[in-house]
Amino acid sequence: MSMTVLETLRGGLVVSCQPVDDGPMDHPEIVAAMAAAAVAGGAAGLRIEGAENLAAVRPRVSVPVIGILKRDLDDSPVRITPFLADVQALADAGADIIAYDATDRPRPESTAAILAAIHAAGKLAMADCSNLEDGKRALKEGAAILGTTLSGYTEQTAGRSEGVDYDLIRAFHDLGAFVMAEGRVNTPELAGSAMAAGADAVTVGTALTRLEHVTGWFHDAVAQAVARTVETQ
Ligand SMILES: CC(=O)N[C@H](C=O)[C@@H](O)[C@H](O)[C@H](O)COP(=O)(O)O
Repeated sequence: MSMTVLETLRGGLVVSCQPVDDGPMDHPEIVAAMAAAAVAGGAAGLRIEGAENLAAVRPRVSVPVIGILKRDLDDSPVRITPFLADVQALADAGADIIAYDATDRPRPESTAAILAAIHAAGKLAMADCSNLEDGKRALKEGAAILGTTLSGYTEQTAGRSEGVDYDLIRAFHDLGAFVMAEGRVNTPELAGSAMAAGADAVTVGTALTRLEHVTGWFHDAVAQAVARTVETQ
């Protein structure tokens, strides 16, 4: 079963359907429509945040779904699936894989406990990592997938907040892990380069499902072109 899920994802695109929080697209039925559209476009898998969104997506698609639950905690920087109850909620809502923050930062539950809960629920674990040490630890603890998800998003890796972290993709590949390239894969070319660097699959979120951000990119390009035209006049 677990092999089947990984083999289904291998060589494929995963679409993360996470609309901007509290924005006009942030409704389970819209997330489910995004998910179905992503599958129609060729997505081999989906990444969905929140049990309610996951429950809306699950009956619409048959591809593997990576579930996460994001929280803003007062006493920890960890956001992705920090609690054992989160794991259970995602499992109940139909996740095939559960992703969790695999960084070594203060947290309410240890990564080992989160992994044990994921496995007890009969699901595969995806470690959202920020660096090589996170990945090594996660593999030892039994994670099935190493993601570059958090590179550039921790204090320690803040210097890597631009572009795709190809070095981390290569390093994870060299560990012999199933590698998910994730984070700032904003164009088809970057997705191809991530695969060439050794990823087994690529997750794209913002560039496909955060309309406000993508609109902002085009808006800024247009505004800059206008400013240049004015300058040369
Ligand atoms: C750092 C963090 O919390 N990342 C989140 C994890 O689920 C999402 O906000 C990202 O959209 C996702 O990882 C996909 O990446 P991108 O949107 O760059 O394609």
